[in-house]
Amino acid sequence: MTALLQPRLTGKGIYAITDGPRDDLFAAVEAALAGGARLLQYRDKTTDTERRRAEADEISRICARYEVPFIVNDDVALARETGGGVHLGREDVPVAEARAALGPEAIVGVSCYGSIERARQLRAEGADYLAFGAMYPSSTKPHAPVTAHDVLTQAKALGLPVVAIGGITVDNAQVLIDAGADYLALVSAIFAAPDIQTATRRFADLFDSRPGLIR
Ligand SMILES: Cc1ncc(COP(=O)(O)OP(=O)(O)O)c(N)n1
Ligand SMILES: Cc1nc(C(=O)O)sc1CCOP(=O)(O)O
Repeated sequence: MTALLQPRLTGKGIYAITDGPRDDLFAAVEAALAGGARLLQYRDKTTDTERRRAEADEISRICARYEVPFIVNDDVALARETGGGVHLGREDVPVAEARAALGPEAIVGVSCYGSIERARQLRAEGADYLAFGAMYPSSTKPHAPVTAHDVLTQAKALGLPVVAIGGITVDNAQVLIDAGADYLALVSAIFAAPDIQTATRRFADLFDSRPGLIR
């Protein structure tokens, strides 16, 4: 088990999410972090336990160097082994079970799809952030139903960080920030880009460089 101190969930910005095996996985993660990603999720739906454990362990160390929270998709046991937080969807264990395994300091994030009711319920169960999507049709997850942007605005009232996911590009992202997204969760727009660091930086700049806007 990796005993690394996890940074807290603070601020706004880019939530980079990996998408399965690739030869240059660690370099890709490092590039996203160098480009300014503020959260990193290891998402690998394969069943290769040994490879997943080794990858998650190394990525958790890279994240620690950048002082960026490390999150594992779905797999609470792997999150525990690698000192990470976890992201839970409707097929995964309840928040309370993840919390019991990972402790009070761990980040436990949840998928709310397009449902404010689900968000309210999961907040009551102890979730640390609320993710909504798909905001646009997603090539990474083609069957994810598209949800209205105003769910982001409604979710602000729940008082937890709001994450937008699904089909986000640099051309359609600003409207999501304006609607209330604290984090933009990105897979293909950064990890399929020819220059991951530059692609991530372009998104990060959307949060950092709006002249005259007080946040
Ligand atoms: C930040 C974030 N939001 C949503 C998801 C999707 O989670 P889920 O619905 O559990 O689907 P899979 O990722 O398991 O296919 C996510 N992973 N991260
Ligand atoms: C993993 C995931 N979950 C979604 C949801 O709507 O819950 S959309 C999605 C894929 C996001 O990838 P991209 O940025 O390439 O569209």
